[in-house]
Amino acid sequence: MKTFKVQVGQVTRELPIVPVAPGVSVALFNMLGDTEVTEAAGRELAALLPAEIEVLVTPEVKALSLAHVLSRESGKPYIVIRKTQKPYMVDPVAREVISITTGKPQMLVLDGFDVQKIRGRKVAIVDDVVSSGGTLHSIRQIIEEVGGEVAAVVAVFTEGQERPEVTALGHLPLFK
Ligand SMILES: O=P(O)(O)OC[C@H]1O[C@H](OP(=O)(O)OP(=O)(O)O)[C@H](O)[C@@H]1O
Ligand SMILES: Nc1ncnc2[nH]cnc12
Repeated sequence: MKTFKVQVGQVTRELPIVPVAPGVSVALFNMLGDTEVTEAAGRELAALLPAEIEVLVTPEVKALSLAHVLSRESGKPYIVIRKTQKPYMVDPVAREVISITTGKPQMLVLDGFDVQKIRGRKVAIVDDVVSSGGTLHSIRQIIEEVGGEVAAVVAVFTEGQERPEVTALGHLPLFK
């Protein structure tokens, strides 16, 4: 299998290049279960987080452990946007999204219980990869709908096009 080498802090990984759509492959960055990469990425991104940030918002699932480390390192709380609506949620706020790696609609759902933790606050969106920007766009809409201000976007990698609005540790190409 072809791979693409990346560096996160002092840690290197050979990412497998896998197809995600007809004619499109990505270097798959999956931090789940990779403690070393998650810790390195969280520490590096915490050092780049603007001091004004009050709360972190992240989508489940691959970015979840990254948000945990970033929260621990920065001392800022984090909120998880879920991909399914649960019966225990109160007045959830939802948006549909299509990410490059999923290719079909998914839901992004903020539990109404978390709204007051975002309203009036300066928010950093945390993700592992920003690629098509679909996930980022929908999370931004949810945050703004509930009265939060997106003051930063941090990710381990951007992918495909350049994204000056995203503070990232590196960039991944798309493969044909
Ligand atoms: O910029 P985009 O094209 O929207 O892609 C970025 C999103 O895609 C991945 O999530 P994925 O849909 O693979 O979900 P998962 O983390 O639940 O596996 C990744 O974790 C980002 O959230
Ligand atoms: N290269 C990638 N690895 C993991 N998740 C992604 N989401 C979008 N691009 C991705």
